[in-house]
Amino acid sequence: MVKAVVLGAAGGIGQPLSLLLKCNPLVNELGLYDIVNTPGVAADLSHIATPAKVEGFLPPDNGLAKALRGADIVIIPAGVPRKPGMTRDDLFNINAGIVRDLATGIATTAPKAYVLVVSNPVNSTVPIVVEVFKKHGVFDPKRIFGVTTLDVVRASTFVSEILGDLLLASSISVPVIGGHSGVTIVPLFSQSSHPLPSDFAKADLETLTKRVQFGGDEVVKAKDGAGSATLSMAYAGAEFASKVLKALKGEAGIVAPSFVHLSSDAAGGEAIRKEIGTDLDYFSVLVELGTGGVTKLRPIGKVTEYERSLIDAALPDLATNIDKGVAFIQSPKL
Ligand SMILES: NC(=O)c1ccc[n+]([C@@H]2O[C@H](COP(=O)([O-])OP(=O)(O)OC[C@H]3O[C@@H](n4cnc5c(N)ncnc54)[C@H](O)[C@@H]3O)[C@@H](O)[C@H]2O)c1
Ligand SMILES: O=C(O)C[C@H](O)C(=O)O
Repeated sequence: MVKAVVLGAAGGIGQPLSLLLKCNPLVNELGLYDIVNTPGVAADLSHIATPAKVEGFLPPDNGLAKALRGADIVIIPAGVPRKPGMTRDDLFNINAGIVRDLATGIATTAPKAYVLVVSNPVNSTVPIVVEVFKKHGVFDPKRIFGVTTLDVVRASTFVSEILGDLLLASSISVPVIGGHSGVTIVPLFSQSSHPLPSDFAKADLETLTKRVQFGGDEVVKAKDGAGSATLSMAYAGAEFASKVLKALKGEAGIVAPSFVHLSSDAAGGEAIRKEIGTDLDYFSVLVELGTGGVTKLRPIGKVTEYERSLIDAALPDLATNIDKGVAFIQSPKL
C-alpha cells in the first residue's frame, strides 16, 4: 500500500498533479492538503475510476497531521508563484515560512517519507526542509529531493523541436545540473541522448541554453500576471514521483535528475564536489534511486568548455540561495 500526499493540492500545480497521481496505478491512497478547497478537489477526483482512495484535508483539527499520517511520498507545491518582473528569490519571504511549517509537519508525522519539494525558490526551500529535518533528528539525505524535472522536460522538448521531430521529445534525455533558477540551471547538451545537429552554431547553442535557463520566465510572461508554469510542472512532478514510486516498489535502473544534498559520501557526493570544484552542500545531478531512496549520485562526467563556464557562473548564485535557506532555520533572525 502506497500513500502519496500533496501539500498545496488545491493550487495551479496541486490540482493537475493530484489528478495525475490519482491516475498512477502505484498509488493506493492520496491525501490532499491545502489551506483551502481540498474537500472539493478530493470529491471531484474520487469519482475517477482508478484504485487510489482520495481524501481532502484543511488546517482545522490537525488536518496537516491527518493528511500526512502513513505517507510514503509527500510532494510540496504549496506557496505563491511568480508574477512578471519577479525572480524566484522574490518568493522567499512568503514561501520559506510555508515550507518550514509543512516540513515540520512531515518531520513529526511522516519522517520516513520521500519529500519532493516543488515550491520556489527550490535552491533555498530544499535546504529549509533539510534543516528542519536535522532539527528534528530525522534528516536522511537519501529521501529529500528538489524537483528540477521541468528543466529536463524543457531541454528535451526544445531539442526535439530543433531535430524537427516532436515524437522524439519523451525519449530525449538531456542532463540539467546545478540548481533551479536562472543561471544556476545548467543544461549539458553535449551529453544529450540525441545530439544537436553537427552544424549547430555556437550562438544558437547559447540561445537554446538561455531558453532552458529562463523557460520559467517565458511562461510567467505569457501568463501575464496569472502565475507561472502549472500544467507542465504537474506533468514533470508526476514523472518524478512516478520514478520514485517505481524505485520504492523495487524496480531496478531508475535514474532521475534532482537537487539533492551532497552529504552522502557513500553515494558519491564528495566525488561530485571534487568534479565541480566546490564545497557546496547541494547540487542538482542525476540520481540513481532504490527502495530506500538515493543509492548513487551520478558523476557529472565530461563537459565542454562552454558548459564548464556555465557551471562556474552558477556557483555564486547557488551558494547565496543555499545559505539563505540554511540561515532561515539556523539563524531565523538574521
Ligand atoms: N520546481 C519547479 O520546477 C516549479 C515549477 C513551477 C512552479 N513552482 C512553484 O510551485 C509553487 C506553487 O505554484 P502554483 O502555480 O501551484 O501556485 P498556486 O498559487 O496556484 O497554488 C499554491 C497553493 O498553495 C496553497 N498554500 C498556500 N499556503 C499554504 C500552506 N501553508 N499550506 C498548504 N497549502 C498552502 C494555496 O492555497 C494554493 O492552493 C510556487 O512557489 C511556484 O514558484 C515550482
Ligand atoms: O518560473 C517559475 O517561477 C516557476 C518554475 O520554477 C518554472 O521553472 O517554471
